[in-house]
Parts: sequence; structure tokens; C-alpha cells
Amino acid sequence: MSSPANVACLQSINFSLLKSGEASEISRLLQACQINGFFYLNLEDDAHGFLLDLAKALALLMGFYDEPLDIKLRSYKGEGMAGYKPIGTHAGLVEGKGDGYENFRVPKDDLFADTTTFPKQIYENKELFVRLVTTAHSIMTVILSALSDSLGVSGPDRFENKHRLHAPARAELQFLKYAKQTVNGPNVGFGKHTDIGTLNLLLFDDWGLQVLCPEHGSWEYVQPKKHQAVVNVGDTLHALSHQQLRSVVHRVKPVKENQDRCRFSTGYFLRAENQTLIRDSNGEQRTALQYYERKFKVYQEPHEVQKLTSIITGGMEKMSNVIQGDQTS
Ligand SMILES: O=C(O)CCC(=O)C(=O)O
Ligand SMILES: [Fe+2]
Repeated sequence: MSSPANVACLQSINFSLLKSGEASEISRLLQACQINGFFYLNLEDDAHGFLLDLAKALALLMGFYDEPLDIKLRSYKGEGMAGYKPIGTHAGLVEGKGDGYENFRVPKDDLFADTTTFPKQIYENKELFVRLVTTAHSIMTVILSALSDSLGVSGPDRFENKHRLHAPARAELQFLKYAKQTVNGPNVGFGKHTDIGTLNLLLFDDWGLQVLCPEHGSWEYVQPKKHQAVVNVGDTLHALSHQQLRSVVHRVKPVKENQDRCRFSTGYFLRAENQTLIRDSNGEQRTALQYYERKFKVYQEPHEVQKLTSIITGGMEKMSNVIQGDQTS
């Protein structure tokens, strides 16, 4: 489709330059995290295998989504829990309507444990999913280490030291499937929010994701780009960096031209080790695990209850010019 009029202007950071410690790329990364909180990560040169693995995993999940609902519901363990999430269980984009996506969340720790509770599409291909998590985690570690260096964070406080691969944490792979995109259905898009975790890495082929531009206070679409992941800072990294890195409000809004097909969005959601202490935007201190559980509870609340707390947007909304209550413009 042609580009929507309002497209976010995000920096593209080259992963292989970052990995080799190129100072100018590290400095561009820092700026992108400070100003926009969202950036493209070009994985073309270095992580081609990772992109292929992600596509294979998505194809397996598409097979799962094609199963009858009663089979899928065997993997539904309740709201906020890992596994399958049916459509419409959270407050969505439009006031009074539910969300427009199914999701499957595959926790890092469950992949490393010897669990058999996955559906066959994952269980029979566990090596692929373990490889995906391990590679995604190592990509995130390169980014965190560059950010620790840039901000002069040392010793145990270094961001990567709070995200060790085998330490218990709620990091996970996610496979979101948005139903055919229309703003008129009963369940629409993904409501405005910030992400609770540290960093997210997402890949998608279709328009839909919008960021609330911190500079302009307006909603801007994030252009899908081949071989480039979209990475964003979450509330945890905002807090761990003493508010120097920006967790930005975003949402998913259907695009008219794409109403004939589903939209898929896959990625790795990096979250801090469970016992990491985090001070939120209200100055309250909790562990990463408590903070995560609290935010997932609020996701399920209706819009009128969500409005009573700033946790859904990480307290970030008041830092930009968004019109309160605006859901669709
Ligand atoms: O589907 C997308 O592009 C974004 C999803 C998202 O914001 C999330 O899962 O937190
Ligand atoms: Fe998000």
C-alpha cells in the first residue's frame, strides 16, 4: 500500500557496527533511545539466520492459529498468563471495545525448563524456539552493553547484568495475530500503552503500529521495513536509566487498505530479572516481577478503570502533548 501521511521518522541502527563497538553507531543508538525511544535495528548483515528462524516460527504459529478455538483454548491459562490469548480480552484501541488480536507468549524460562505444556507446533520444534530466544537475547545484550557504556553505568548496575540469559525473568517471545483490520468490528487493534519491560524487538510486514511522537504529540505510523526490526525502550529501562531513556506510548490502529488480511507481529520482549528493583514514575519501588504482574492486571481492566491510573502508559503520556481520551485520530 502507499504510505500513510503521518510516518514516524526513526533512526536506523546497524547491528553489526554496534556489535563491533563502532563509536558513532553507539552514539546514534543513545540518541535514538533518548529522543524517540523507538528505532530500527538493521539485522541484514549479521543476523540473517535469526530472521529466517523467526519466519519459520511464525509459520508454525500460523498453523496453531488455524486450529479450532477449543484446541487453542487448551493453551489459554487465564489473563496475564503465558500461552494463548484469545481476541478481545483486553481493552482495545476504541473506547468500550476489546483488542483485535490473538497472541501466543512463549516464556524464555519455560523453553529452558523441561516442560511439555507447549502445543505441538512449539514442542516438536523446541530447538528452533530455544535458538530464537538465545539469539534475540544476545542481540539485546549488545544493545544494553552499549547503553551501559554510553551512560557510564558500571559493575552490577550495568543493564546487561540485570538480564542474564539463565536468571529467572519474564522475558518471552510473542506472536501476535491481528484479525482482518477494520475499525468497525467489535474488537479493534491494540490500545495505547507503554511496554513494561526493558527492550522489545519486533518484526512485522504490515502497517498498523503507531507511536505517539514525543516531539509533535501526534500519532505517527511506523513503516514496516525488510530485514529491520523495530526496537523500543520499555518502562523498566526508562526507570533503570533514571529516566534518561524514553519509553514511548504506542498503539496499533488498523489501516484501511489492509482490511482484507490479518496482520502478524512477532518479537522478543526482554524483561529484567525478577528480583531487579525498579522505581516507577510515581516514585514507588517494586521488583520487576511485581511491576510486571501489576501492569498485566491493568491491561485487562476496561478503559474507564485504566484512565484512573498512569501505569498503562508508564506515566509517559503527560510528557507529550496527547489529547486525553483520544483513541482513534
Ligand atoms: O503489533 C505491534 O506492532 C505492536 C505490539 C505491541 O505494542 C505490544 O505487543 O506491546
Ligand atoms: Fe507495545
